[in-house]
Amino acid sequence: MAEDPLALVPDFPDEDPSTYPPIQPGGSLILAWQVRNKRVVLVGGGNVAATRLVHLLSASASITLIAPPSGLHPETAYRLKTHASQITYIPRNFQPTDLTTSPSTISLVLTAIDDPVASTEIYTLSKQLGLPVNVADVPPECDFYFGSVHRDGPLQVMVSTNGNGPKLAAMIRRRIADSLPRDISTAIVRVGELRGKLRKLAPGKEEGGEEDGVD
Ligand SMILES: C[C@@]1(CC(=O)O)c2cc3[nH]c(cc4nc(cc5[nH]c(cc(n2)[C@H]1CCC(=O)O)[C@@](C)(CC(=O)O)[C@@H]5CCC(=O)O)C(CC(=O)O)=C4CCC(=O)O)c(CCC(=O)O)c3CC(=O)O
Ligand SMILES: NC(=O)C1=CN([C@@H]2O[C@H](COP(=O)(O)OP(=O)(O)OC[C@H]3O[C@@H](n4cnc5c(N)ncnc54)[C@H](O)[C@@H]3O)[C@@H](O)[C@H]2O)C=CC1
Repeated sequence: MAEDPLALVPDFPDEDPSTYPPIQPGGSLILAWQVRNKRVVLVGGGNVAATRLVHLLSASASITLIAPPSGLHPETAYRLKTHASQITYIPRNFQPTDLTTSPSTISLVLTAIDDPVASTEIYTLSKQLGLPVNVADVPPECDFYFGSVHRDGPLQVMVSTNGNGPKLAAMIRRRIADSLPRDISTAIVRVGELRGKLRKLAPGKEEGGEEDGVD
């Protein structure tokens, strides 16, 4: 029989586990997902799609937006025109070939449509193709949730209530934003510039200390 791998894990008698962060299961893995120049398929052109576009354009994604012209929200229509180089517009309802033709080029699928049957079809197809998907309105058909985001230059703060209260998330986000110093983004930009300079001056030596230098 194979040896129990836990038997190989060393003991650390001098360590105090009560100093480690407690685990609260049931949360989300909150990440800063890099979608720059990656293809994101957004189905729907209404109000919710307009909010998704703000996030995707802010993250410099390459977007394919699929929605009939008749259903476009004014903000979505505006973004299509102002960001034509970043958004490929397909002016019709979703078709399975939108995903099946070249799934390996797609990073994410988002739906924001008022048709639950079509939503489920897109969800099922995305899962068959191994693509991460968010179906607005249907938490069980989401590999990831959106959160309420405060953006100020390089700073992004996201609040999630893990499906419990999206409006509450927006309220908490506003409170956090109000509590931040007004010039915080300038400070962050300067720290970024300093780190860049330090990297050039002492390549490979920055770990564990440059913020002390900034202090
Ligand atoms: C699970 C999740 C999945 C996801 O969308 O990724 C989800 C699900 C659902 N939302 C619903 C409704 C509304 N959502 C909003 C607003 C936001 N919703 C957002 C996220 C999320 N919404 C994810 C969980 C995030 C979390 O828990 O923290 C925000 C934070 C981010 C964003 O979407 O960009 C954004 C605020 C951004 C901001 O303002 O800062 C409003 C208010 C409005 O539009 O003004 C309403 C209408 C009023 C109301 O119902 O409260 C319904 C019921 C639909 C119905 O049946 O009517 C469901 C489905 C359900 O709960 O079952
Ligand atoms: N954050 C969230 O999760 C929230 C979700 N919602 C839900 O999200 C959904 C969308 O909301 P809104 O944008 O306000 O709706 P909307 O009615 O303004 O827009 C729906 C859009 O989907 C398009 N559409 C419908 N069927 C389509 C298909 N088969 N292929 C391509 N496009 C199609 C329409 O043409 C339109 O552009 C609704 O179900 C709503 O209840 C609403 C608020 C917040």
